[in-house]
Amino acid sequence: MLTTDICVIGAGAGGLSVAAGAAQMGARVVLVEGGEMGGDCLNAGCVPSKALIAAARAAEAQRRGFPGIAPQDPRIDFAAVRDHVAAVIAGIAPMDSQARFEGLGCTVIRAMARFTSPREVAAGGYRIRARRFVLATGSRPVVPEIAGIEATPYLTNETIFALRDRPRHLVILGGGPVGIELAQAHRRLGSEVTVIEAATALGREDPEAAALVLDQLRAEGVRLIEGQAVVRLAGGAEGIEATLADGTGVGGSHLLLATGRRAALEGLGLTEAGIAHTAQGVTVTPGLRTTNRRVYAVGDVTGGPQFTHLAGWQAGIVIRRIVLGLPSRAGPRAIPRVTYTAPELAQVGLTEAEARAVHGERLTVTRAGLAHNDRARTEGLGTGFAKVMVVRGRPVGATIVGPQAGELISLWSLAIAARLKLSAVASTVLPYPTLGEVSKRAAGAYFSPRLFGNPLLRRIVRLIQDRVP
Ligand SMILES: Cc1cc2nc3c(=O)[nH]c(=O)nc-3n(C[C@H](O)[C@H](O)[C@H](O)COP(=O)(O)OP(=O)(O)OC[C@H]3O[C@@H](n4cnc5c(N)ncnc54)[C@H](O)[C@@H]3O)c2cc1C
Ligand SMILES: NC(=O)c1ccc[n+]([C@@H]2O[C@H](COP(=O)([O-])OP(=O)(O)OC[C@H]3O[C@@H](n4cnc5c(N)ncnc54)[C@H](O)[C@@H]3O)[C@@H](O)[C@H]2O)c1
Repeated sequence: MLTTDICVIGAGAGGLSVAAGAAQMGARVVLVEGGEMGGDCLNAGCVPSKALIAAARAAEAQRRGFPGIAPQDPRIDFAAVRDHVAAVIAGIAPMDSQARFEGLGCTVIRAMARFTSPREVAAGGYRIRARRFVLATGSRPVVPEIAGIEATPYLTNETIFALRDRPRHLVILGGGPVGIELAQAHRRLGSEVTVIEAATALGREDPEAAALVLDQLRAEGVRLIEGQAVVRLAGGAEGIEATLADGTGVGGSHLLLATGRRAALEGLGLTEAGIAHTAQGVTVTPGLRTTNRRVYAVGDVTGGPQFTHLAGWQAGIVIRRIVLGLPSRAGPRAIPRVTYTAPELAQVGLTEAEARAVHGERLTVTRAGLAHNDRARTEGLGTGFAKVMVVRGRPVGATIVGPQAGELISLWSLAIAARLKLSAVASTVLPYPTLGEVSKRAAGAYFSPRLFGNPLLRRIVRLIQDRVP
């Protein structure tokens, strides 16, 4: 029997942040992890996907060349790319390791946890009683119910990064961020790629920005089928065959399921613990408390948007509440999201359509294109734009599509979270020449109609000028 202040279940992005913060502030922490330390983001999500995308970008740069630099077909050693992915994970792993967390003072148990009562958890032969529990068990890939799927070999994000042989033809079900990022990466690394999306690819994103990304994927040779459900799957060692609703067959060598992710709730004994939940996730209050007042939840298991930075931010809320005893609520904040394609697509706050639905006539959309950005020109980059949704002089959302959009969105995350006025961005001095100037230009475009061609201002300027000796 272990008794402790806090028992954290799941050592991924959310759980590790809670455990590290709580232990370093002096709380006694038991951390229970049933799989790999670091969870999905480190082992099967953000880190391997971005490492693969970096290799794909290097291959594409060779393929394209540069004015004066001859393009060439990249010679791709897929197994070595896979080694790079593994090396990046190994490089980050010590930060998330059992040894580091034991060094911080946590008791780490490597086993699956299960509530046996509202105040007790069993894991690996231990019984753990804690003042507070934090559920951070993340999410698992959804396996859609399609006829024949049980007899068809398939990959998910949990297995695809282990492939050492390049898939000859990767068929991807699902055109969300997982499907689209991995489609472009594999295409650039030399695979044939077909994406089958039942609805609209990147359907949560601003359609104009998503179109730029999807056009680029098509231009690079990704076959994109939208608005078509797969009704039957078949396959064996030689490959797979998907049959679409209209009867068309799509064949490939490998199948990747990227059809969404669902909260990992199985085997947790939630009912025994009095923790209400739906298939989407654990039910939580704005302060992230479950229906069992001893138990909090953070990250993907709460059924909200699935991002590492959101899990980390929620961890901060829970630490304030259960370690420091301070009130804190996970109220509406500007949570950014980025799809790491080329071009990147970044969003924070409301999209244009969302802002119009909420604010109607009060909304002004201001924008600037990368075509007029000098740094984009010197780099040979050009497509993309920033658009900012403005209500009463303050930004309520920003969409950026283009190179490094994921870096550029930070300014708008700050502006929206701190409720800055748009004039604060327009009057900030930014270094020249940088891609970031696109944000300032978009902010400036909001004011230029008020300054340039304004008849009242023109009359005032005339009066001033006529008085100047
Ligand atoms: C391919 C891919 C790419 C992604 N890229 C990005 C990105 O670029 N940026 C971004 O912000 N997000 C990205 N995400 C999402 C991100 O990975 C998740 O939002 C994040 O990992 C959620 O953290 P978490 O702590 O909730 O869960 P996880 O990190 O999944 O951690 C949960 C942990 O709990 C453990 N666990 C589960 N059940 C039990 C149990 N009963 N007992 C003990 N332990 C248990 C699991 O083994 C796991 O280690 C990506 C996801 C995928 C799949
Ligand atoms: N860059 C990032 O931040 C990043 C990258 C990858 C994943 N993630 C996170 O991981 C989560 C999961 O990503 P995802 O792309 O797997 O899920 P998703 O829910 O975002 O997208 C899944 C897509 O699959 C489609 N779909 C569902 N069933 C289908 C079927 N049977 N056939 C064809 N299409 C089908 C849906 O219409 C949807 O467009 C996301 O919510 C995201 O937050 C984030």
